[in-house]
Amino acid sequence: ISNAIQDKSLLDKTNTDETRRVVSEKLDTNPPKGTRDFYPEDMRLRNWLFDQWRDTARISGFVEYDAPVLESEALYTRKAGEEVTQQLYNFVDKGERAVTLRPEMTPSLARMVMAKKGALPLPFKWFSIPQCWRYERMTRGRRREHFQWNMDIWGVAGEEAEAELIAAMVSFFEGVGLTSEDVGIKVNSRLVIGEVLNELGIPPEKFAATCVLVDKLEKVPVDAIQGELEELGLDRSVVEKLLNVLTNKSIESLRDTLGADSKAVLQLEKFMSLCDAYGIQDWIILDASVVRGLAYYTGIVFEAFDRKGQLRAIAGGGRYDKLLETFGGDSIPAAGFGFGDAVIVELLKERNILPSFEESGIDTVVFAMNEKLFPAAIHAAAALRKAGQSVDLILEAKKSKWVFKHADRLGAKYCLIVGESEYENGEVAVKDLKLGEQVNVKIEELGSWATSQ
Ligand SMILES: CC(=O)Nc1cnc2ccccc2c1
Repeated sequence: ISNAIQDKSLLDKTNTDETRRVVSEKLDTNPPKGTRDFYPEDMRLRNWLFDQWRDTARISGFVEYDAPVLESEALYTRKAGEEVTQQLYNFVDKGERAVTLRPEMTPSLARMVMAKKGALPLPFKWFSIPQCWRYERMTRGRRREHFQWNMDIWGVAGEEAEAELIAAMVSFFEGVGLTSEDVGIKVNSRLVIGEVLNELGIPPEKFAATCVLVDKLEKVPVDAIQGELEELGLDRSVVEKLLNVLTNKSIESLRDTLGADSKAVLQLEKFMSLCDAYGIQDWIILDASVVRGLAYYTGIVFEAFDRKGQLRAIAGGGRYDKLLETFGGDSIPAAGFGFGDAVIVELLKERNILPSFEESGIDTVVFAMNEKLFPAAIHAAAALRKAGQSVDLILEAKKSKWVFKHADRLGAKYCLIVGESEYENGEVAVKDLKLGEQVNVKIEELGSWATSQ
């Protein structure tokens, strides 16, 4: 438009009410910045991943729920400086409501539980695969959306919940061909930080923001967030003491640091013994430096990582017993994890165990050698479809050369040809595209032929 207006000549030419018609500039066919299109092959990969997640959830006794991608901004106004709440994909809607695309699922789950005010039988194990959003300004080409498998157990106060969640995550990894040599799960408890801060006389209300800062410290040098530390009233000596405790990489060294009767140590010992019972101890690594970046975690926290250390965290989670209180409700013990759709695919590709999704899944391509035979092709396709086959019926007159190339592109197993002479004998020709053999099948026997494949 701007060019047209600058280029007066164009304006003169169209100086009629057409001026209001948008000068049709070339449409930008890219999806919105930071988002992805899923073409059929991409969609087959995504559906495969979601099926793995759903199968794992089902066998672990979790049931599926969902919530709107759009939520009130009020659900995420935590003041702990988390990245996920500072990058809200938020806006004011036409009803003047401050809303946002959800950056995570847990607050929606908490809202749904609160809405039922105790009418929900506890405990429950729920899962969902929501698309979550963020708005990064200087987006370094990073995505603004991802799908994140969420698994949560509400109503169980003991570490049995965290062990069950991690066992479910392990069975997903095993299901896609990953072993404890490929992936580890670092486990810690925020009670460690809690005990250190308490000993140093730091008030409990600074706990959440301190955890978020410590999580950032894992990624950036202290100086980068010196300001935020001072704002929180954490002087250098406190930070040094804290970081020193977080260097513990075993339950033994943590016990030496905090004492054998430390609640954090007892909690982690109980958790580790539960993991032994599941037989997943080879996957577990105790690492006191793991705090995770969400403000609402209160106890055990964990994150899955690739042992080669080439990728960002695969998944993360923990206990969040106080979340409902932050919404003004009565607290219910809860624990869960989030598992994004990006890093796991990178890892499976790198390990060369991501299945191929080139084939369309079409079983048979059906085509008529000429227009007169098309109704017969319709009947043949209908018989195969009734028997449950995935059938691509060629809808226009095509040369057989084109049809075989098309069938090959689809990765179809068979090509069914309705030809003049065979049809006179009440038969059709079926070509096995993998083996190359061709047989004639009686039209009325197509159903049983299909079910015998
Ligand atoms: C690797 C990746 O896609 N991460 C990602 C992408 N989009 C998000 C959107 C919201 C919250 C976290 C997100 C994380």
